Amino acid sequence: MSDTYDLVVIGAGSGGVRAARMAATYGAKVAVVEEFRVGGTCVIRGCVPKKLYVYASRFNDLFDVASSFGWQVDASFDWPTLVAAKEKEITRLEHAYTSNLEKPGVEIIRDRALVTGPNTVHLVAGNRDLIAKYILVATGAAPFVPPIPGYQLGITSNEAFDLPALPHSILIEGGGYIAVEFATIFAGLGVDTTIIYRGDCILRGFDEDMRRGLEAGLIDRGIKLIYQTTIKSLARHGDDIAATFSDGVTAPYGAVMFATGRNPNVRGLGLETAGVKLTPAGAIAVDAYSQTSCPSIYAVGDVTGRAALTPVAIREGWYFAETVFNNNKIAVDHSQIPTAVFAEPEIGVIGLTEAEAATHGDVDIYLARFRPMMNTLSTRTERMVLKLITEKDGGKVLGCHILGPGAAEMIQLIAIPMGMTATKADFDRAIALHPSAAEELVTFKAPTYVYRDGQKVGG
Ligand SMILES: Cc1cc2nc3c(=O)[nH]c(=O)nc-3n(C[C@H](O)[C@H](O)[C@H](O)COP(=O)(O)OP(=O)(O)OC[C@H]3O[C@@H](n4cnc5c(N)ncnc54)[C@H](O)[C@@H]3O)c2cc1C
Ligand SMILES: NC(=O)c1ccc[n+]([C@@H]2O[C@H](COP(=O)([O-])OP(=O)(O)OC[C@H]3O[C@@H](n4cnc5c(N)ncnc54)[C@H](O)[C@@H]3O)[C@@H](O)[C@H]2O)c1
Repeated sequence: MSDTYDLVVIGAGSGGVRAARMAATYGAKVAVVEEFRVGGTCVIRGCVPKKLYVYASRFNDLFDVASSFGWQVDASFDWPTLVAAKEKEITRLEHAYTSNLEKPGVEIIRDRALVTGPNTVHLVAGNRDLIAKYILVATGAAPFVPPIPGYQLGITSNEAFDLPALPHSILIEGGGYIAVEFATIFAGLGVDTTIIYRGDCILRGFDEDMRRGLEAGLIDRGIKLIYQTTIKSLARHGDDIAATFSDGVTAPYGAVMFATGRNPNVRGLGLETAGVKLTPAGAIAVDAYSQTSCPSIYAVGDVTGRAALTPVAIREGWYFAETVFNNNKIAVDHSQIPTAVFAEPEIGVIGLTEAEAATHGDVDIYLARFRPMMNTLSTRTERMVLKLITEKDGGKVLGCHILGPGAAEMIQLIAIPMGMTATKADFDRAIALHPSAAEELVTFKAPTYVYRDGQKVGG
């Protein structure tokens, strides 16, 4: 086969696969180069195995309330069974992604790729060059680990899925998505779990009611939270790892996990040979059409540092193919992205937080807190939280924040009316579905409190 292509994609993850497939569908000759496994982070060691493990961990909560419904459950958990079942499922998905690429004629090259010029890509193991009219960099991101003494003793989300055995205890550093999701997973599976975070509350940037609500939920599930502290060093301590904190305390843990963010995969990629510029944060700088400072090179997904979410990478890959190979110049709208934190309790959000909305003029806040019906027969006191933020007097819906069972599924559907600039009156027109948690969103009568001229009134 000739080594000249219309498009060479580097990285067969969420963004790269969609772009390659769409470009090939539009008649382009396409190769995708992947150094690890087809499917990328989301399929192999991100969203998919994470959600499967979240499901596994949630049985604990179900067992907790089971007796209130008359069930007696004598349960035990086997980690190797879960790991093997996960591996089977992601291998199935990997094959599905591979055949979805092959069907429209995309050539899959298993190798590490380097950019060597505006139209050339070098294959490291194969030691040959590909010539491409266009190059798409879709190399994703990799875990950042603070370079502290003994950091090699820690793991990241990459290793967490395939630990040979569950540790008796785990210390997780970070306060973002990965830290709280994995804390939920490990705690739910019976591991003594501690989060250590340098800030004063998990999930910086999320709405305060979501942050505090999840914080309470984590504590309720026995997760310990150490705030305003970092890990200074790690050392071996028998079979355990001793972590020394910034306050001087040292404690042993069965495992230590860094969930301290992810860096775009740009290092050693040869981008400078083609004059591709980076942002100050080290991501590839792109315009609204994902074009870099080198006109023949585009970039999508996590490597561009826009929103590190699979559906966003997929949309960027798709619109790149539309723009370059289907004569349909189209830019992704990043302004209203629904997102979920698959912790326990779960969070789903879209649009402005209350703090952001309060600086945007006069807004009304509708807030409901109640015990999820599933818990009402038990002694569990945990509250579900639903918050709707609208322009004043029944105007446009600006934000929706949900904490509790089904939050992610609800927010996906709320994204539809919000994308159509729905108002509170539009929500009110919907007939409630009873009994459900979501019915709260269409039955709010008066605002719980409002902001006028930036000041909170009532509540
Ligand atoms: C633990 C975890 C959980 C997550 N959960 C969610 C979630 O629930 N929902 C959600 O929306 N997002 C989630 N994400 C984020 C999501 O996985 C990413 O946003 C998404 O995978 C980004 O896609 P991408 O195409 O940019 O990169 P990736 O999917 O990372 O793909 C990049 C690919 O490029 C390959 N590659 C890199 N360099 C080279 C090279 N030089 N040569 C050849 N190949 C190369 C890599 O091996 C990789 O396969 C999660 C991430 C993690 C880590
Ligand atoms: N459910 C989902 O959709 C989902 C799940 C997982 C990941 N993701 C995506 O992946 C991205 C990366 O996730 P993440 O949790 O790794 O990153 P994050 O940016 O959400 O959180 C990183 C955390 O590490 C802390 N931190 C950073 N540097 C540190 C240091 N030197 N010392 C101590 N703490 C430090 C930060 O304060 C922050 O709390 C997310 O932003 C998200 O876009 C999404």
